[in-house]
Amino acid sequence: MESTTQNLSKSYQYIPNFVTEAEEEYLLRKISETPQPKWKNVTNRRLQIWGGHIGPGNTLITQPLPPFLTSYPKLIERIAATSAFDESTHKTPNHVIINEYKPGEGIMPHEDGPSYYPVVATISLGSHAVFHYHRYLPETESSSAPAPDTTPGMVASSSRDVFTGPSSQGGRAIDPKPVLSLLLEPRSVIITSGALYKEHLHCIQEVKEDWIIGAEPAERAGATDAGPDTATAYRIDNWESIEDEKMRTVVRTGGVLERATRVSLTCRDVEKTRKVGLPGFGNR
Ligand SMILES: O=C(O)CCC(=O)C(=O)O
Ligand SMILES: [Fe+2]
Repeated sequence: MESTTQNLSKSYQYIPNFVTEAEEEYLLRKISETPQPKWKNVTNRRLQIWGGHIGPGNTLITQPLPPFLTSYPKLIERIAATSAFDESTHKTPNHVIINEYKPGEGIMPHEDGPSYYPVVATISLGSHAVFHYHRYLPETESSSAPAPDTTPGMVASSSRDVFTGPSSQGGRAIDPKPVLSLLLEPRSVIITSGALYKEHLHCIQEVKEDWIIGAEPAERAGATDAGPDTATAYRIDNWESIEDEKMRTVVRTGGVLERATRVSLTCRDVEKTRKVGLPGFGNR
């Protein structure tokens, strides 16, 4: 079934200022102080995984989340209080991936995969990003569309590939035009679920600046999709929810947002869990 931008708007909740400036500063410090071996370098970003590792059978071998996620600030509790995880197995996120992106870094289109209850809460710190959501092309359209590997960065990847780099194997063709583009302000959370989680891919483009087309109708008349050089400009679908004054002006009237280093906290509930040392027990 065709998803429209309008019905996809039910599949996300964008909350600006979910984290205070003092909390943001503290979190960025704690994350940067994390010992080197905890960091993993992957294609175009580095990451830390908290809550345990997902092993065979999509089962999480659980480890406690660190105090900077549970005690100060009480981020996990705050996310659970949004009700987004009310129907999930543990009613709260139990797994957090922290990604760090320098300007020009991003993440290729992917799905988050079957290990998780289909809700994800992503907190942004330090810089904005633009999240684009893409649909798969139906077989009939994809046969006449360019092959995925002729469209840079537009190859479907499985959840496993997210952590090991792009793969062209088993790729389905993706519509290069996003169905939804959301601006994520620093300190905001974006919670996605439903069709957006289950039927679409998401990505962050590998650019140093995001070109934005003004969302207000007067600004859109005569707007073109192409920015200078190879950059492409996008209209931001959550433009009415942007709080920062400068970003608010840009999303309303058009302009450029320069990326800085962004740290994201991707919080999810891994449905199957197991404690170390108790094989076959504690499947909750
Ligand atoms: O860093 C982000 O905001 C997105 C990360 C992501 O999509 C993932 O870890 O699956
Ligand atoms: Fe993801």
